[in-house]
Amino acid sequence: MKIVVLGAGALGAYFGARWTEVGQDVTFLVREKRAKQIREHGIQLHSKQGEYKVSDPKVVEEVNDIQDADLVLLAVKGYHLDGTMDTLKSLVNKGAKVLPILNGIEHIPILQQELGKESVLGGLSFIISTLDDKGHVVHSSPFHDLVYGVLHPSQQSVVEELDRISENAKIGNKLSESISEELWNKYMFITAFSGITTASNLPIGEIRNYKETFDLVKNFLQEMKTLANGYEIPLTDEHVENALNKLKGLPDEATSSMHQDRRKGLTLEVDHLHGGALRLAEKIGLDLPYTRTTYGLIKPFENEMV
Ligand SMILES: NC(=O)C1=CN([C@@H]2O[C@H](COP(=O)(O)OP(=O)(O)OC[C@H]3O[C@@H](n4cnc5c(N)ncnc54)[C@H](OP(=O)(O)O)[C@@H]3O)[C@@H](O)[C@H]2O)C=CC1
Ligand SMILES: CC(C)(CO)C(=O)C(=O)O
Repeated sequence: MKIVVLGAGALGAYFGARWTEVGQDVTFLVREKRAKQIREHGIQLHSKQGEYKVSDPKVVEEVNDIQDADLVLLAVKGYHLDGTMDTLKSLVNKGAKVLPILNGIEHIPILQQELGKESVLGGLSFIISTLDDKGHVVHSSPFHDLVYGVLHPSQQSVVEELDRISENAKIGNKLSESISEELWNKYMFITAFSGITTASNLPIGEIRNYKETFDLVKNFLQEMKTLANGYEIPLTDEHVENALNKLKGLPDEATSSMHQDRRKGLTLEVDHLHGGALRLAEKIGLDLPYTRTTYGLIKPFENEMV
C-alpha cells in the first residue's frame, strides 16, 4: 500500500514509522522546518512497544514529487487543517483516500465537502505521544490504537487493505463497523478530558482528588452525549459511564495532549474541539453551558494560530 503521511508529528511519524517497519511504502510529506529536522536527526521512535529508527525515510516537501498514493494519513492539528486542503485535493486526484485521525468532529464534514464523500474515511487514535527536541517520537502510553472504518460504502476494500497491512505492525489496529459512533465517543471523551485538564492546568490525578472538580466531568460528558444524540449518534449513559471509568483508571500523572501543549506554551486546539462543539450545537439549537464555560476558560491560553 502506498501511504502518504501528511502531518509527520507525534501521531503521523509514529504510525508512518510503524508501517515502514513492516515494509510498507510510506512517504512523509512535510514542511521545510520539519524536513530539515528529519534530515538532521531522522525519524525515530522511543517507545516501550519497541524502539525503532526509520533507516532511510522517504521525505518530500512538494506534493508534485508524489506520483500516486492509496492512502493519506492526515495527522495535523485542527488549526492546520485549512493549510492542507490543496495538497489533499492533489493527492485525492492521484487516487488516494484520506484517513484523518485528528481529535474532534468538525473536520469530517469540512473534508467531505472539499474532497467528496467517497474520499474521506473515518479514523481516530488513542495514544499518548509527543515529539522531543530532535523531533523523535516519545510514545509513553501502553496503548497505540488506530481505529478506522468506512464513511461511504465504496471505501470497504481500502479499509480492509489497511487492516491487513496493519495486522503485523506494532499498532493497536481496529477496523470498526461503526466508526461514526466511535468518532463521537472519542469526541465526548476528549472534550471532557482536555477541557478539565487544560482549564484547571492539572493532570487527572489532582482533579480526581477534588470531588467538586471531578463532578464537572460528568456534566461535560452528559452534555456531549446530548450533542451526539442531536446528530443522531446513539451515545448512551453507558458510553458516559465507560468514559468516566476510563478517567478514573488513568494514572495520576496522565493528562491530555491539549494540556501538554498548554504546559509547553504551544497553540491549543480549543477552537477545533470545544469551539467546534459549540458551533455544532448552535446549528441544532442546543446550549452547552459546561463546554461554553470551559472554552472561555481555555481561550486566553490558545495562543497565535501558526
Ligand atoms: N499527541 C497525542 O498524544 C494525540 C494527538 N491526537 C490528535 O492528533 C492530531 C495530531 O496531533 P499531534 O500528532 O500531537 O500533532 P503534532 O503537532 O505533533 O504534529 C502535527 C504535524 O503536522 C504538521 N503539519 C501541519 N500543517 C502541515 C502541512 N500543511 N503540511 C505538512 N505538515 C503539516 C506539523 O508540521 P510543522 O512542524 O511543519 O508545523 C506537525 O509536524 C491532533 O488533532 C491531536 O489532537 C490524538 C490522540 C493523541
Ligand atoms: C486522551 C488521549 C491521550 C487519547 O489518545 C488523546 O487523544 C489526547 O490527549 O489528545
